Amino acid sequence: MSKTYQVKPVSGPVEGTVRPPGSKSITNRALIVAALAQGTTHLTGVLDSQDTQVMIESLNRLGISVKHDPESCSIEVEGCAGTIPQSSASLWLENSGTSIRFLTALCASGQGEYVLDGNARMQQRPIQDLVAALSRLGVDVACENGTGCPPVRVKANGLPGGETAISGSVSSQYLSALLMVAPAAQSPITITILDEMVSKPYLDITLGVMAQFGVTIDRLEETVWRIQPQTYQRSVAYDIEPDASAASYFFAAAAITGGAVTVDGLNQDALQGDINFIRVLEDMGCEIKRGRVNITVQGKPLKGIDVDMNDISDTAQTLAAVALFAEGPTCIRNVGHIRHKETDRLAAIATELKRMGIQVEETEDSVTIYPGKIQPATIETYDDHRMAMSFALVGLKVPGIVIADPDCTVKTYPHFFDDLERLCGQPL
Ligand SMILES: O=C(O)C1=C[C@@H](OP(=O)(O)O)[C@@H](O)[C@H](O)C1
Ligand SMILES: C=C(OP(=O)(O)O)C(=O)O
Repeated sequence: MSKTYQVKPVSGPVEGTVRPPGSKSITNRALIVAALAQGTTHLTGVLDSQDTQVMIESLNRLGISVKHDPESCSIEVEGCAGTIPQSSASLWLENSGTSIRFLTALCASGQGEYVLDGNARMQQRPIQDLVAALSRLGVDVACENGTGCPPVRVKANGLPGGETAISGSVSSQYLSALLMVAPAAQSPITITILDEMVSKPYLDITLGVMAQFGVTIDRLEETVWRIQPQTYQRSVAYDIEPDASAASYFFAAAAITGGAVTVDGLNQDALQGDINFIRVLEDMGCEIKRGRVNITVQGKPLKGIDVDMNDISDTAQTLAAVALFAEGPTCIRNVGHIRHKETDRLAAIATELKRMGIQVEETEDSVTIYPGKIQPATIETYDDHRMAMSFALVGLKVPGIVIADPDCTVKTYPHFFDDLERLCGQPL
């Protein structure tokens, strides 16, 4: 694709059906857990994108056989029953938060020395709370530059059990990482959660995937969890549901254009919390049809809302785009943690909306958007796939919206613009 992408406005409401690729969060968890399991696991419906490719490449470097067939969206993993064959490895995780956090914990269960690193932005994304939690268990692990961010060096001698504590105020991925690897420890691990956890629904994904491989945890108290040493059992066939965060763009296309879009393969009982983006659209006025194996959003006149997006913050940018077409302001609140993602997403939302002539109020953990006349603009995407995918939606209604660096969608959705064009029935 060229260096920019000019979005072509649609001539009428967007109507159609789409099936987004597999969930990033479930694919990367299933890979970790299948690697720790005993026996061969066959995963289907997997996501093929940069975030899953760096995970696969890293597991192979650790000596775990992961065979990926992108054609059939399937992966076969030869589990190593809680061991890591390689005693040294350098892992490169680009800007995949799930990969570097989950693999740091996995490496802590090995025997040897491992270094995990990523691109310039990854070297600014915090991982110290996970490092601290592993250190409390006796693991020799540190952020090499003393910044609390990657690169991380792990000198592992098996994961000791014991008591630890973890903060979840920056990212839920630290606790997810610890939970998934805890069954491979030498004795039980008790984890105390120190504070209010952000992005809580992702923990349900973690527990759901662990349960699929036969492992459950004991919740001693709301904030004290215990995991017994045990071996995950292979999942002979595990089918991964489509990505609910990716689905938000298509639901939003219906909302913005007054159309009707069906997303196949997801329903209200999806494992991913981001499915609840449809509730936000419902509160704004859209009509939702909840099917057994699909969901349809029917666009209606939209009204602005005030909404706590902490649980579903990967859809905050999608809502920022939808908000422009609502009657009255929209406040997206309690999302301070999105400043630590692919870019500072609150700053990016505010800057790019202002570039289109929109009035915006930004605080430490919220953004309020006042709909107004939208000016043509070239939207900077800051190497953030979600800036590209969400702001492109504005161009479905407004002429002159250009997306800079559209290829940044490779992180989670390499074919996003093809799927959007197909849905809109035209090359945009
Ligand atoms: O565990 C996961 O799969 C994820 C958790 C969330 O991150 P935080 O917990 O850092 O908010 C989310 O933003 C990310 O895209 C995926
Ligand atoms: C924040 C995201 O990803 P990660 O933290 O896994 O890099 C995302 O996909 O929006």
